[in-house]
Amino acid sequence: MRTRTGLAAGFFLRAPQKEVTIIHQNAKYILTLDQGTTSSRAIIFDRSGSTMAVAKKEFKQYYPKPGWVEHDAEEIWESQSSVMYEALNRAGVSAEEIAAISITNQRETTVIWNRLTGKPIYRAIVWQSKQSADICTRLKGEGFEPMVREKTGLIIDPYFCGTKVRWILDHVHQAREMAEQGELLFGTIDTWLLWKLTDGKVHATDYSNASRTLMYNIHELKWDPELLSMLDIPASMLPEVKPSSHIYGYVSESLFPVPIPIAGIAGDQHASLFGHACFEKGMAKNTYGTGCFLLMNTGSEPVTSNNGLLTTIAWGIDGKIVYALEGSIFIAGAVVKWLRDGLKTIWKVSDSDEHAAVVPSADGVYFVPAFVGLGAPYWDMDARGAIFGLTAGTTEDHIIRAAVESIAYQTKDVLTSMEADSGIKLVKLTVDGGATANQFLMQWQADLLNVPIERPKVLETTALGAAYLAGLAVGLWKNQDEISFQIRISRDQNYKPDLPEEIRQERYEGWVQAVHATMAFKKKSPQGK
Ligand SMILES: Nc1ncnc2c1ncn2[C@@H]1O[C@H](COP(=O)(O)OP(=O)(O)O)[C@@H](O)[C@H]1O
Ligand SMILES: O=P(O)(O)OC[C@H](O)CO
Repeated sequence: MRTRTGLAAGFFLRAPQKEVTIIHQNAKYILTLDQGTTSSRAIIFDRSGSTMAVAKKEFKQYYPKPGWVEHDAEEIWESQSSVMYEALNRAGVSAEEIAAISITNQRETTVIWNRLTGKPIYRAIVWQSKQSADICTRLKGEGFEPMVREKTGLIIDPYFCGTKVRWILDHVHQAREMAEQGELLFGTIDTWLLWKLTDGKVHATDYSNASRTLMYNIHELKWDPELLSMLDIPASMLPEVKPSSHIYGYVSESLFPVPIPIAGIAGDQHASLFGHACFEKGMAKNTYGTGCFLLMNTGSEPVTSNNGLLTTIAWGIDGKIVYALEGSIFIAGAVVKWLRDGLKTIWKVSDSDEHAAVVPSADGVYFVPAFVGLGAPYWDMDARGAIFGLTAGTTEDHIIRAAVESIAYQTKDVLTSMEADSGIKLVKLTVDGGATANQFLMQWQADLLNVPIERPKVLETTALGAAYLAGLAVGLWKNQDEISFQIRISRDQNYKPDLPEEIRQERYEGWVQAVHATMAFKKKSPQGK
């Protein structure tokens, strides 16, 4: 068979911008560049929020050492620019008709390039990558964690940019000297794409992406000298930080015959929260892609987690900052890819749906996909994956089911922490991302959480959220109320919980045991890591 106080509450960044103009007379579409972990996508939206065209291109993943994940930043730009033109062609839309471009991106992935040549000095270090684990261990050992947590809402983990930047400066020949002479620039993927789109004229990012770097003070809204000193990173490398809905600059004339404004930027999970119209405190969404990212809007107040979650800036818009609590799960849809490419037990990721559904349960099998350690709420960078509960009666279907179930169990871990931290009990969960195509997973998620799952018609919610951010900056949409209305009428599929409480509890207890056994394993293992 194959198949996460200074100025926080209501803090105004600048006077809200009242007058906005659409740059070109005929401009009525938004072109979103959605740069993800495994593919670059370009999507064109009209004023109704409908998708006119989508173009997508996968690109190479580099795994130079166990636990390391890298991308070629030039290849990211090439794939992203090619799908940009392809989407325009497919939609039969000219550059003059594009009111604005928006960028949404895989977050934390770190690029460093030469300011003069524009060439990266090392491959992009991907969010999942673990090469800065030793730097993290040392910084934790030196007692920096409470300060980092207070200022950034994050924890010390290789996931975030800061230690990745430090690693590059420590390991690439002459990088530190060049950085100290102001020759190098740092950026997350949005910053890199913005630089490329403007032909090196703009070096900027938005509040949401800055909040994932481990260098940005999310209360005072500034690159923090204490954090930069801890990491030994020169401030000259850092981009300007702007609102998420804002005209950052215009595309270079070498790319388009007209100066299209780049008017919206947000990290993909923040854009998705916006695209679900989670504008009110307490509203949450979960995205099921390579990893799973559950974010809850906490309004103008940052909420500090006592349960392993992150505090992050959801977006900065109209002079106000909105904060969110986030649970980041490293491996979700990626475990299904592993069933396909690693275990070779399925031909297509979609086959996992059918295989999981043919057995009445996983028959006591638990699959903890800690391939790159465990993220929220455990934050164990040294854990590695495990399968428990095998018997002679275990079949491939049980293992496939256990793998798919693990995505829902990890989400329950995060939601339990989120409800404890926020004091808010979720009444429904809105979802998006590639793996929401799996009907078994969605039903199992509703059963396990005991809340309905709501999936929108436009599954490109991340791209749509970024489109709305850009459209607001150029006046294509008047305000967030108009957007909320548009989104409300586009709900698609609901999954209702249908599982007795004792079964729900019993299954979840098994999962918690499996996770703790997984974390214990490495400490007893002779190899250690
Ligand atoms: N039918 C499915 N069942 C389970 N997982 C799926 C299915 N379709 C896609 N996926 C998973 O979803 C992920 C792709 O979703 P996507 O939102 O494109 O991710 P990303 O933005 O992280 O690249 C892959 O990891 C893939 O294995
Ligand atoms: O590219 P995605 O959709 O897997 O998202 C990656 C996240 O932004 C990492 O934090």
